[in-house]
Amino acid sequence: MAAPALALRDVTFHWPGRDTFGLRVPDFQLAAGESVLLLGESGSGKSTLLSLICGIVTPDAGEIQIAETRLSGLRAGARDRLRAERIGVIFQQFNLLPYASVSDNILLPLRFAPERRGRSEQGDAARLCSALGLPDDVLQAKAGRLSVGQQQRVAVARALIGQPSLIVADEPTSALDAATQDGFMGLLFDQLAATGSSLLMVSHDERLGARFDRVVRLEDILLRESRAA
Ligand SMILES: Nc1ncnc2c1ncn2[C@@H]1O[C@H](COP(=O)(O)OP(=O)(O)OP(=O)(O)O)[C@@H](O)[C@H]1O
Repeated sequence: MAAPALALRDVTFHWPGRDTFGLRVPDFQLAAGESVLLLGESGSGKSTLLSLICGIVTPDAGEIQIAETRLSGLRAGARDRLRAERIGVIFQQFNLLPYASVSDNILLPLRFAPERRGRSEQGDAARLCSALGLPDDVLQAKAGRLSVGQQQRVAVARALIGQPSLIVADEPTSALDAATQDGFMGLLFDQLAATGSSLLMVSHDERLGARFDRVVRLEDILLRESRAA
């Protein structure tokens, strides 16, 4: 059987110096090709969990596995390379380089990921932009000059380029109205169907749930710990 795209086992984490908030995830898995919407209130720890999954912060204990690779066995540099190779991240604020072109923004993760670069072909950035409904001449435009909705699509193209096995998205629709949100989700799922990538999206918006294979409430996978002094 294929390894899950993502697995967390007995993971615990506290922000250093902050004893009042901590997470414990006994067991959570995302199957290869599966899409999961993780719902949670503001401040419940969604972004913290994504930072753990992406290897940006390390757990106090427990194991996080991306496909067959365990993060705990890796040094910081190797974790960064694994993230670049295997995970396409769509940040809440998109995190585009505003003075760089759309093309450079989309191709950026490939610089740090030779395998992912090897899977992408000349013209993929243009194909993704077109599939995501961006104008034909967008590639040379400065990312900071685009509308919020367009920047969001560029952020999705950057996450999808080179077909990483796991896409992690942090409330990417929070700045959109309902109609634009629906169009955006349709485009994202069309692209996922084409690449076979798994998707873990966190949000507080239950209306997004219909498109996903599974909707999970954060409180159902996570035991929140409070170590108030
Ligand atoms: N870098 C950090 N250093 C210390 N504490 C942090 C840090 N980032 C988040 N926290 C704390 O962790 C807790 C959970 O925050 P987190 O951002 O993970 O929640 P969230 O569910 O993503 O919230 P939102 O929906 O508002 O984005 C909060 O109490 C927050 O103050």
